Amino acid sequence: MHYFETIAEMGHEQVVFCHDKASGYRGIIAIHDTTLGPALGGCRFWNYASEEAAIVDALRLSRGMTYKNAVAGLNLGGGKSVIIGDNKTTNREMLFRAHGRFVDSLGGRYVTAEDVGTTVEDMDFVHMETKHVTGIGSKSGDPSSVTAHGVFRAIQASACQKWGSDSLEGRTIAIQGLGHVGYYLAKELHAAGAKLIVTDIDAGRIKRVVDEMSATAVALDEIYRAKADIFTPCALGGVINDDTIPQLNVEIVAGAANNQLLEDRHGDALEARGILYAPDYVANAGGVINVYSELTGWSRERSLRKADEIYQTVLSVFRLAKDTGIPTYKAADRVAEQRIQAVRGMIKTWPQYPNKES
Ligand SMILES: NC(=O)c1ccc[n+]([C@@H]2O[C@H](COP(=O)([O-])OP(=O)(O)OC[C@H]3O[C@@H](n4cnc5c(N)ncnc54)[C@H](O)[C@@H]3O)[C@@H](O)[C@H]2O)c1
Repeated sequence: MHYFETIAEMGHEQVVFCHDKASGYRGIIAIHDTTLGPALGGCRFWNYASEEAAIVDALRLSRGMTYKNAVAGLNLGGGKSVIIGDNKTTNREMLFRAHGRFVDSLGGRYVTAEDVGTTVEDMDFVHMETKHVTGIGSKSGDPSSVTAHGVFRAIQASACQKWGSDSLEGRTIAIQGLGHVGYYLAKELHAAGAKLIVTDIDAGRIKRVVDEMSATAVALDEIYRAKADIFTPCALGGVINDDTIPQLNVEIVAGAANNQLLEDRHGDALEARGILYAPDYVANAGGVINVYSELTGWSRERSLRKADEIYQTVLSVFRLAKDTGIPTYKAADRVAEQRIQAVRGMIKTWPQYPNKES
């Protein structure tokens, strides 16, 4: 792998290799773009098959965060870190304190958070060494209701685009996954007059939604072919694929799950079938909005107001897709790039610039 060529092509600013002998910590911190603000992104703890796999993951995930944070309208750039090793280890304090020290050495250019293989308790260890961490025990708490509200707004915007009205009264919505986000979302959709078809691997979660919201439960595989207006993935990634697309019996796909398209070409395949796709990272931006609220001290009301804006963002993605003849998943990237370009091009005038102390 040619590292400088790769990061130049992908647009990264900085990649830091970190090693702490005492704890055995081996980490990579990738800062993709800080045009909008400090690079925020979680810390993934994983037993990578090779060092190259770890680097590629850090590069890919950090770039994804630039887009996600930009489209959410936040003053945040994109970054991500990975720790190489067995994430089941019980020897965590020194590992995560080492991570915290390396994060701190970047002076706030990168802000770390929980991700696959890491926990709130791990972030508490990181916090012993740096203030540049979010998702610690005492702060913003469960982001799911804010995420769910943003997805609800994305669904309304999709309805508006498809049917000329954002009313969900009488619409049928098939929800896959009734966990943290899926449950709150089901409540909002039910309150808006939608009929729900649901599934989950957890029978208790299904029962709660059936009892509370008169939802119809279906078997795991049946959710893809359920006759509904909207399919809402709230469980796993990769659920829009060669196998599921021909089964879909809906006009819209909009949900909370990350990485819903198994590959980009599946976004094109949805388009070819006339199914409108609300890009996942635009729809589920409430999660990162909640993290930002922790950094800035926003109230819950302010976070929900920001999540409300996802409605307009989704509509602007659809508009750009239509105007330029590209699929919606590509248009979402363009909207993010346009915002970064606009901020980069902002005219800086005295007395705000340059720094008067310089
Ligand atoms: N929590 C957030 O704020 C947030 C933010 C952004 C994105 N997301 C994404 O949204 C999705 C849901 O997040 P969550 O926090 O609700 O997770 P969760 O773990 O609380 O819920 C996931 C639910 O999906 C169910 N499930 C698992 N496999 C399934 C299957 N094969 N079929 C049907 N159901 C299945 C689980 O039993 C669980 O109830 C994830 O993809 C997550 O990455 C969440």
